[in-house]
Amino acid sequence: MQNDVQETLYSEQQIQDKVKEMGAAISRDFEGRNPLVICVLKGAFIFMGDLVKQINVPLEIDFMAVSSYGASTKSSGVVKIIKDLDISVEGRHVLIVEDIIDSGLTLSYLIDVLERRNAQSITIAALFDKPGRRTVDLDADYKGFVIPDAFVVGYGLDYAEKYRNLPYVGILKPEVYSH
Ligand SMILES: O=P(O)(O)OC[C@H]1O[C@H](OP(=O)(O)OP(=O)(O)O)[C@H](O)[C@@H]1O
Ligand code: HPA
Ligand SMILES: [Mg+2]
Repeated sequence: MQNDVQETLYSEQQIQDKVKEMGAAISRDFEGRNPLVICVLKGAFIFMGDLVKQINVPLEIDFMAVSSYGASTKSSGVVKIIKDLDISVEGRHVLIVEDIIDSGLTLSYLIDVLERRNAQSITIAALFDKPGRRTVDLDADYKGFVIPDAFVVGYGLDYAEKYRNLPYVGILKPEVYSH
């Protein structure tokens, strides 16, 4: 698996340091608001686990699974809900936890769904932001790293469902993407 990686972009330590910073900022801002923290599966599963440990205010968590990339490095443009939330967002302060904002289609779709369900507020925490690929105008409230226009894997992020378990984030060798 490691042999498929061409370059490490962010080490495990760099990611952990950033997640700590983000958790501290979120803790300050969400004091007394009992947020409903939503993990966008599958990509955000590791970030979510690490991030909530760094948030020191009472909160609730829930999971939603959406997918639009399949086995490709480009969005299909169609966001599908694979698993919906168990807890109602009505009247809640919602914090959406995403691994990456790329085209922005996934988040714009989710925000629209949660607004229609009458969330009181919607805030976004994204570990990676790839602004060069945006097709809809959208930004995160809490952002980890701004990254160049390359398809990245690791720390939850996959290529064709693989590499999610890498503890760091990197770019694969070109021949791996073209398989
Ligand atoms: O801004 P966008 O262009 O919409 O891309 C970002 C989304 O794409 C990935 O999910 P994917 O559809 O690959 O599902 P996964 O999380 O199960 O890998 C990623 O985890 C984000 O949710
Ligand atoms: N890597 C993995 N999954 C993704 C990416 C990426 O760069 N962009 C959107 N989904
Ligand atoms: Mg994916």
